[in-house]
Amino acid sequence: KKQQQDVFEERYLRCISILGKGNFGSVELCRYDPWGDNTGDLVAVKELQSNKQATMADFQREIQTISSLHCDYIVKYKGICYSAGRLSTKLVMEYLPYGSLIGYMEKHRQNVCTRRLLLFASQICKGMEYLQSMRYVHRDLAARNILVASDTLVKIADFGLTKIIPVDKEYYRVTQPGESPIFWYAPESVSELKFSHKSDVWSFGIVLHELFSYCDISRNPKRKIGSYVQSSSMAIHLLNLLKDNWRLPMPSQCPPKVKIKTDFYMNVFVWVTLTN
Ligand SMILES: CC(C)(Nc1nc(-c2c[nH]c3ncc(Cl)cc23)ncc1F)C(=O)NCC(F)(F)F
Repeated sequence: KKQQQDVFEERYLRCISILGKGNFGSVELCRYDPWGDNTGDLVAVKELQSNKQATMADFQREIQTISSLHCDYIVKYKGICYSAGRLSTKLVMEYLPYGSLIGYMEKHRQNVCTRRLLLFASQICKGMEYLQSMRYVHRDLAARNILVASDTLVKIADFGLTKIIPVDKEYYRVTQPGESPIFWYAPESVSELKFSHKSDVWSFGIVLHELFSYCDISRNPKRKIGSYVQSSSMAIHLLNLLKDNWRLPMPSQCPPKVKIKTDFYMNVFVWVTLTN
């Protein structure tokens, strides 16, 4: 049953702007203003884009997932809005004013020091540790899906692809390849569409690379690995690179004391280090 405060009435939801397009929906910045005097809260409202391949069932699962997560490093669920007219449900979340990590880095790159990068990395780590404790696999951990709440707080968002690992299994195998780029995928996810807590750790390693490249688009994994290979054979190309032990080069601005290893065991080491 939905607790009362979970339900937002559409007539009080005032759209202000479009924030962006996620895995299969669009997200708007709205003000929930029941008093009609602009004193209401700003909220981020996600709506299923009906034309996309994802179904209402996927969206319901995303709502189920995010409403079950209570962690300082995960974007907060606020409730749902049944939009009578369009027979669709909208997901209402807290609005983080600083936007996505990519945009934040582009704007504030000059005054983000190593300490702050490590603070952000440790917060993402703690959010992922919490997610793992709930047996969730995010499956799309990337800087584009990290939001900035303040100059000293980031949160994991976009649970559109998140799955629960069944109790008797170590991993989740998806049936058809998703839309998210494979450059954040672990080898077993690229070759067998297998996702697990370990594949999330691999993606975390890629996020560390993005963080210490200040999310610099020119050093973006996609640009690094596959800018010259057409997308159809991209997976094979990437797999061969990884099999030959190729890894993303250490970002040039990365200080030597924060040597990032993108091979799996170092990821776990970094994961463990940052979380203790
Ligand atoms: C699709 C959407 C809107 N994209 C963006 N959100 C926000 C954005 C800015 N502030 C926000 N506060 C809450 C939420 Cl859910 C999103 C935003 N800003 C820029 C975006 F491209 C999004 O959800 N991206 C995944 C996320 F980044 F959130 F992980």
